[in-house]
Parts: sequence; structure tokens; C-alpha cells
Amino acid sequence: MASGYGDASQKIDYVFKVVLIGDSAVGKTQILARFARNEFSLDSKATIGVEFQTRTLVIQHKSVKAQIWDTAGQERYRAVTSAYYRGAVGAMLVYDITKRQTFDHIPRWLEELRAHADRNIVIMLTGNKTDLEDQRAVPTEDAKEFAQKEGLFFLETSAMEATKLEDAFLTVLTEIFNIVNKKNLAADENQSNSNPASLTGKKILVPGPGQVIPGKKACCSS
Ligand SMILES: Nc1nc2c(ncn2[C@@H]2O[C@H](COP(=O)(O)OP(=O)(O)OP(=O)(O)O)[C@@H](O)[C@H]2O)c(=O)[nH]1
Repeated sequence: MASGYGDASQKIDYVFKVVLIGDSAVGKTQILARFARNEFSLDSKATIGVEFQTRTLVIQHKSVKAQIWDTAGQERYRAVTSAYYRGAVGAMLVYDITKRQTFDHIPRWLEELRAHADRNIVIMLTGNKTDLEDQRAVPTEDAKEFAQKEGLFFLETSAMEATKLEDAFLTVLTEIFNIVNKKNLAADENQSNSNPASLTGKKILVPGPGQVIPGKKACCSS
């Protein structure tokens, strides 16, 4: 269970960094605005550099601060690639369902993600702008098939209408939470006085979707 937009004074159990990537104008900044502040603007300027916003949620009675990072889709405005991905445990790989090219570029984004981020980062392929169904250029089946082949989660969203966005983020955050929690439980079993500390500033190694091996200790390095 997850809820709310958080309260600055509350105790935080975990901080998870999630990055948004994809071509320019697919809706990354508005996805972030919708998720972090429940806002949306049609008059969205191209992102220059990098920004992040946070939202605190409760997942399985623990307080989880989602730190969502957004950078420009346009090469010339992008943040330093390796710094952007450093410490990320989740990624939303976004395309626009009305622009085929933005989907055709997804393998390139995935390649960059796999080159720079933790190899076990949890990834959600996100087809945005479902409110423009009449202009659809990417069949759902094509994306579903690609996601299955690559071992990604997949959902179609609309930042404008707030459709499936909560689902998309919660799926990623809950998957990360379960993996990290499993790691802490394993550590507790091995070391009775171990301290399942906040993950702030720590790079974590997590198994990918569908690759959580029961009983196997997920590994973690700082
Ligand atoms: N119809 C519709 N428009 C959207 C949706 N999400 C974003 N947009 C619009 O698409 C345009 C681009 O959105 P941005 O969020 O700025 O795109 P971006 O991916 O951050 O672009 P860069 O910063 O250049 O990488 C803006 O006009 C948004 O209002 C959506 O779900 N539906």
C-alpha cells in the first residue's frame, strides 16, 4: 500500500533514486510534475540540464522517499550521463504513443541505461499520452513484446489525464522495495545485530524484474 504526497517532518526509511529518460517532448517533465505535485501543464518548456523532485510514500508500512530525476531528451541540453545514472535503482523509459520515432529510439536509450546504470536497475517502459488514442502510432502489442523480450515492466500512461502514472511508479518502487527488503532480511538472518540502514547515497545491486531468486541474498555495494 502506498499513499499521499508526504510530510517533510516524517521519518524516512528508504530513499530510491529513479531516473526518467526518453526522447524530447515525450512528456518526462509532466510525468514528474504529475507524480510529485499532481500538476500538469500543456505549456511545458524543454528541460535544460537536470532537475529532481521527491515524493514520500508509504510502502508496506515503511516510509519511502522517491527521488525522481528528469533530464533533457535533447542531446545538447543533457546532464552529464554517468552522474545522472549514478545511484539510480529505477528507471522510467518513456516514449510517446503518437510518435513512432520515439519508440524506435527506445533501444538506444536502453543501451545507454545499461551502459551507465546499475545492471540490475528496475525498468518501466512507459508509453505516454494515451489521451491521444486517435493519433496512436505505436501499437500496444509492439511495446509489450519489446518489454517482454528485454525483461522490462510495461505500462501506457497519460500525464495529462493522470492515467496509470501512479501504477507505473508504484510498480517500480514496490519492486525495488521488495528486493531491498529481501536483502535486509537476509542480512538479519546472517548477522543478528545488522542495521537495515536507509539507502540514501548508496548504490544498490538489485535483481531485475522477474529475476528475484527466492532465498538468494540480493547483493549490495556502496
Ligand atoms: N496530450 C498529452 N500531452 C502531454 C502529455 N504529457 C506531456 N504532454 C505534453 O507534451 C509536451 C512535452 O512535454 P514535456 O514533459 O516537456 O516533455 P519532455 O519529455 O520532458 O521533453 P524534454 O525536456 O525536451 O526532454 C508538452 O506540451 C506537454 O504538455 C500527455 O500525457 N498527454
